[in-house]
Amino acid sequence: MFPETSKGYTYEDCKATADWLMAQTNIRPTVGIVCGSGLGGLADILKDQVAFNYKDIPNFPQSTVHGHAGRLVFGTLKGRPCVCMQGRFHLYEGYSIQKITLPMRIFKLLGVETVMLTNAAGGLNQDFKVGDIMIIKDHLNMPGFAGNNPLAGPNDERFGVRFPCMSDAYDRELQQLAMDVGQELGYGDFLREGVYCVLGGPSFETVAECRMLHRLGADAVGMSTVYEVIVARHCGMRVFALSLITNQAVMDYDSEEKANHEEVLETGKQREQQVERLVSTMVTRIEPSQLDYYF
Ligand SMILES: O=P(O)(O)O[C@H]1O[C@H](CO)[C@@H](O)[C@H]1O
Ligand code: HPA
Repeated sequence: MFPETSKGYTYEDCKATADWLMAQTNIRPTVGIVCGSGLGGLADILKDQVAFNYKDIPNFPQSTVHGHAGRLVFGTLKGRPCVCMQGRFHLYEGYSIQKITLPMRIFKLLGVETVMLTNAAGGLNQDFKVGDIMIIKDHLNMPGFAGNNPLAGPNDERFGVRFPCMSDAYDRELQQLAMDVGQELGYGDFLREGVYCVLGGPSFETVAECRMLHRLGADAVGMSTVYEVIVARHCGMRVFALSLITNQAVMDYDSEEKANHEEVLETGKQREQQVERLVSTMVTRIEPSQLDYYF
């Protein structure tokens, strides 16, 4: 009933999954949230939850990474209907690039207008500290330079155009909203903005790689988000994304630091509440384009 094609998923496959979900809940989300490593607690801010394990959702991959629970949570935030991925998919888990981005198309078919993505990332900018929240203003898609793009393959115009623009990928109004909300919440000391660079992972970067990425204009490095952004923008959703700087990328051969996933999860735990408040306050200030939603 839900076949996987060699090129990924067809419009009909995505619609079948969205229809399946809509038959299980009458929450019609206008905001979609993605939790980064160690930030799964974000889903707990939703009220009136209806949650699905990924393994029960037709076509959905499974989360295999520690710190990514593997649940799709529907709920409301101060009355606003939302859907939240408690756990995302990464290329290094062995899934195709179409498969890891499938949830974005399902979000679209559920009626989502705004996607808010979070991730854990290593800080390359020497002014950044562990625990900083970086509002993403742009990205460097390193695997994309080698043709690894989620839109490669036949284009279905029902989702979007063959050659989508990416110079406006990160919504500027939402970046400003994040800055304003962050200031109001008293986060000014650890709120930054910058460029996120995606690599394939799962190995962390060498010293030479970190130095190179920094010189190329990256402020933070990670292994996710960019593919989701490309697919979300292709189908016309607004995008906001942030990185929690969970560790300093190692830029110096004399350093004793070693990047590791435990530190990533630990920093996530320490900053989770602030990330939650930032995202949830932003959500309550985003106006849906149609007001006739129900839940
Ligand atoms: O990007 P998220 O999913 O937050 O996870 C980040 O943390 C993991 C490494 O510790 C990698 O998966 C990296 O991409
Ligand atoms: N590098 C790549 N991905 C990451 C890092 C890092 O230092 N920290 C969290 N995710």
